[in-house]
Amino acid sequence: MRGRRSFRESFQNAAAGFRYCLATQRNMKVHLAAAVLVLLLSVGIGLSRLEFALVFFAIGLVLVAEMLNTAVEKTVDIYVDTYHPGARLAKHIAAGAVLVAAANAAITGLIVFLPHFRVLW
Ligand SMILES: Nc1ncnc2c1ncn2[C@@H]1O[C@H](COP(=O)(O)OP(=O)(O)OP(=O)(O)O)[C@@H](O)[C@H]1O
Repeated sequence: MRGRRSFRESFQNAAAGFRYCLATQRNMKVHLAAAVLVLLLSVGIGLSRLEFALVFFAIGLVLVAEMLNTAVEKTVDIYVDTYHPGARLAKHIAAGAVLVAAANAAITGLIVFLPHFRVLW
């Protein structure tokens, strides 16, 4: 019973973290809006299961990177309230992770979607 309650609490905490990122991070809203559009397009053009999985994975990676970036920013801000080159570097590295994930999503999107649109040209 206790184990079940703690799992529920863990899930609620995780959901609260997701909602916090969505409510406070402009980039998270942009990523999620783009994700919804891409998923609608994926359904619309009838991607295969494997293509859909690739798209879904790329989207998930971007959202996870954005959330970890936010966690790094929050953690740094707890310990550093003045200018510090290490704090700057930590935040830049975390933001770089989002950039890598977004570039991966863009390239995955090109690889998956281009062949479907080529028939229209
Ligand atoms: N304590 C600090 N010391 C030095 N530079 C800092 C510090 N805090 C923030 N910075 C610099 O300011 C930038 C923005 O930091 P901030 O915490 O406002 O993130 P943000 O604007 O929310 O980032 P993002 O656009 O990724 O959401 C960092 O990338 C870093 O260059």
